[in-house]
Amino acid sequence: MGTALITGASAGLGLEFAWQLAAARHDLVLVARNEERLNQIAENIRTVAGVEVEVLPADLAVPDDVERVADRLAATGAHEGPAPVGLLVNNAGFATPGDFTRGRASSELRGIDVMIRALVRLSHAAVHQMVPRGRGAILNVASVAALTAGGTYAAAKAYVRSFTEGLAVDLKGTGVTATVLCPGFTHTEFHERAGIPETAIPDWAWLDAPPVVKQALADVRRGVVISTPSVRYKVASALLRAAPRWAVRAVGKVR
Ligand SMILES: NC(=O)C1=CN([C@@H]2O[C@H](COP(=O)(O)OP(=O)(O)OC[C@H]3O[C@@H](n4cnc5c(N)ncnc54)[C@H](OP(=O)(O)O)[C@@H]3O)[C@@H](O)[C@H]2O)C=CC1
Ligand SMILES: CC(=O)[C@H](N)C(=O)O
Repeated sequence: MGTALITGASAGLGLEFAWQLAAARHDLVLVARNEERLNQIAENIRTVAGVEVEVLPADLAVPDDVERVADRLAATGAHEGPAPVGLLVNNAGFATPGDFTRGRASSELRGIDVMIRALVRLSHAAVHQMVPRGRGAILNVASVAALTAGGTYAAAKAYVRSFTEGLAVDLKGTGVTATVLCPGFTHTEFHERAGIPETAIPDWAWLDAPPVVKQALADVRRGVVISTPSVRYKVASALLRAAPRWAVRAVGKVR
């Protein structure tokens, strides 16, 4: 199978993508800031799955780091260079402050740097390598929050959802696909990292990473543009899309 590059691969959904793609015989390029964790994960996956795993430490809020990852995505395998990436999973992300009137500008802008700027730059690098080869896939991770009115995090996810739909249109007929993943609340390190108690979210609202990732990859294989794992979040998304915006604003943030 081809090579998959996963951002945010040191924890949560990204780590789950790494394991499931390795089990499907993909070689991997793992991107995140925590190099020690990435090296340990890479060693475990090489041992268990027997695939090639490259570690590419990068802070996607740092433009020079983003360019190093973009350079890896641009590789075509020519002249015995690195193997071309056949699947890009733009997954890295985190909660920005819950209240714009209180958050620091730097924290809000860092979220945009990672979840929008880096995602667009890496998507561009991948597309310009995949389209000439006539095959490949891009999976951008947004959220069900994209349909809500919940601050810069929800706005960033709304951008990712809309951007990826437009990318899917641009890619029609090229052999390359674009899918946006819109999960609901999922048990990862996300909330702990953000200082949000998981108890703040009702039990029924939680998903687990393995089935979310399994559904996402199945949808990528089928060329589905918007992937919303679980019936409950398909229903929630339909309700959010149908509801008048004043009602969505009244609901406010999803947590
Ligand atoms: N969990 C949930 O409820 C939901 C999550 N999502 C989205 O899923 C994606 C994955 O999040 P999830 O797995 O839950 O969260 P986790 O906190 O478990 O993992 C986040 C990953 O992103 C990486 N990351 C964070 N900041 C940076 C950065 N500046 N540069 C590079 N990598 C970075 C982290 O690695 P490191 O610290 O090593 O850099 C880590 O590997 C995110 O885009 C999130 O918005 C969407 C809907 C619901
Ligand atoms: C649903 C999300 O995207 C996120 N985990 C959140 O808590 O808002």
